[in-house]
This record gives sequence, structure tokens and C-alpha cells, in this order.
Amino acid sequence: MKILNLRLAKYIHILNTSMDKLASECLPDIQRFEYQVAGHKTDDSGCSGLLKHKDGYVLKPIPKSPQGDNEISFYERVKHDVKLLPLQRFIPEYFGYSFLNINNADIRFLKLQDITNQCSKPCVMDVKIGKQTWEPSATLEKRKSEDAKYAVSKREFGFCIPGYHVFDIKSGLVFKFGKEEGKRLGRESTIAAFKQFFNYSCGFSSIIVKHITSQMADLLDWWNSQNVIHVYSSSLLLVYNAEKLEGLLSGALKEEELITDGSWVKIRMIDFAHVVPANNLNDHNYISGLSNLIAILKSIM
Ligand SMILES: Nc1ncnc2c1ncn2[C@@H]1O[C@H](COP(=O)(O)OP(=O)(O)OP(=O)(O)O)[C@@H](O)[C@H]1O
Ligand SMILES: O=P(O)(O)O[C@@H]1[C@H](O)[C@H](O)[C@@H](OP(=O)(O)O)[C@H](OP(=O)(O)O)[C@H]1O
Repeated sequence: MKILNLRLAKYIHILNTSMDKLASECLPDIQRFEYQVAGHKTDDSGCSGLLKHKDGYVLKPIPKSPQGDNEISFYERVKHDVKLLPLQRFIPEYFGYSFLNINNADIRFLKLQDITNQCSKPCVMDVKIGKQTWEPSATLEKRKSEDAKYAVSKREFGFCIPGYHVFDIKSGLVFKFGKEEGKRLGRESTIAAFKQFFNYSCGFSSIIVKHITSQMADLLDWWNSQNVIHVYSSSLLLVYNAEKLEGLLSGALKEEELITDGSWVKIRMIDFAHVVPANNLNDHNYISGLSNLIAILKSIM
């Protein structure tokens, strides 16, 4: 991390764009984003993962085209397209994009609401939805490379788990689970991963799972009702605040309070690099993955 921070300090300057006010801001306001659990991460080759701005939003790098343009188009479209408006409550708020100069390259970054905001101890899981993670225009090579990844999970469940981060309430430790572990998951180990993520051993995981599956059911209703878009390789981010569970264990909070108020548990769709027209057909790939996810989560309550 030290390396990137030095690089950031040395190389990043913020370019003015007509869309935002970042030009007047300065470097110390930006840091590596601590709660990124999957996707392209910061590495020593100088690539950047997600960054966090002191004003609360995250900056997601979109170095590639057409994926970057597709994602921007999608976030802009959701603001105006009546058929997509119901999705707004299920995606991070979008604040435009900006360029940062990293190692002499101008990299475009989306500015998005940080889904972990307001969580003092965020537990975050990235679940990529769909058995098929390549869009119909993908080359044979891309199809093969995608199909080879997370093969058991995608075939068995129609989703896969590229990463998570959990505050384990009993031990007080943080567990991180990355994409290489995710690629090895089978049926039993997937259930075990969910149990670990929901702090199953502390006895309160059913409260979290009820909030999560109820929000997922609302999202599924929308997917069943629309035939405008199909989305490939997009993830659902599951987030809850472990501090609330600690409050339950210590007796500082009552179970009823956390059952009634679900604001400490969230789901949001992210990663819209592969959105294509639906041609009046339902997105069965997404629907079946999400339905299975709901069923599996309910089964471990
Ligand atoms: N708005 C957000 N708020 C909080 N965390 C986020 C947000 N968007 C993304 N993340 C974090 O960053 C990770 C990667 O996000 P995303 O999938 O959009 O990136 P990506 O590099 O396009 O991924 P991929 O390699 O799968 O294409 C997520 O797993 C999540 O941890
Ligand atoms: O799960 P993994 O192993 O991280 O694999 C990545 C994942 O499939 C991304 O969705 C994909 O980005 P896009 O298809 O959106 O480009 C990326 O392609 P990339 O390596 O070409 O960036 C893959 O590496």
C-alpha cells in the first residue's frame, strides 16, 4: 500500500472536467478504499483499485473501453429512463466521472455512493449473478475464459462469490476471502462461506438474512417485471454493520430493534459493464441466479 500511496502523492493530479468540481480538490483527500472485496484491485504495477474520497464517495477506475463507456451510459440512463427508475433504490447513487492522472496516464473514475457508508464495521460480500457471465457479443475466447471461472458455483447455483470481508463477532478477527478461494467453492463450501459471512455462530444471522432476502425479493419482482435490459457479470453487494450484532451480544441493543429497523443491512447491484437490450425477453440468466440465491440464503437461516 505504501507504494501506491507514494505513487498517488507523486503522480496523481486531478484534471478538470466539465462535469465535476474535482479540479479544486487536492490529493490528500483521496485514499485507497478499505472495503473493496473483489474486482480489479490496486497492485504494485501501478494499476488502481477503488479509491475513497473524504467527501464520502468512492472512485471506481474504468480504464477499459467499451466497458467504461457502457457503465457510464447505464448510470446516466437509470436517472432518466422511466422503465429503469425502480432500479435506483438498488444501485449506488452516481455522481458523474472524473479523471485522475496515474503514472502519466489519465484514468477515468466513476464517482459512486459508498455502499458501506454509515457502517462502522461493514461486512461486505460480492455475489456475481448469473450462470452466464459473458454478453452475447463476446468472443469465443472470452466465453471460454469466463465459463472456466467459478465453474462449479455458476453451474450449481447460477451465481458465484468473488470475495467477502467479515468482522467475526466471536473472535474479534477480520476474515477476508478472495477470488481465488471463490473459484474453488463447491456446494458445501458455499454454504459454509455464507454462514461465516453472516456470523452464523453468534446465533443472530437469521435477522440479517431476513432483511437481505426481503430486499432481494423486491429486486426479483422488478427483474420479473421488466424486459428492457439483460445484465451480465454484474454483482450484488451484500452489506451489514457488524457493530449491531456486537450490540445484541453485549445487551446494548434489543433484538426487536434490529428486526424492525433494517437500515443496517443493504443490498446494491454494482458493475454495469455488460448491459445489453433485452429484445422483449426476460433476463432468465439473472432471474434464475437471484432466485437461487434467495432460496439458498433462506435455507441457512
Ligand atoms: N459503490 C460502491 N460502494 C462500496 N463498494 C463498492 C462500490 N462499488 C464497488 N465496490 C467494491 O469494489 C469491488 C469491485 O467493484 P466492481 O465489480 O464494480 O469492479 P470491477 O473492477 O469492474 O470488477 P470486475 O473485475 O468483476 O469487472 C466490489 O466487490 C466492492 O467491494
Ligand atoms: O473474476 P476474475 O477472475 O477477476 O475475472 C475478471 C471478471 O470476469 C471481470 O468481469 C472481467 O472484466 P470485464 O469482462 O468486465 O472486462 C475481467 O476481465 P479482464 O481481465 O479482461 O479485465 C476478468 O479478469
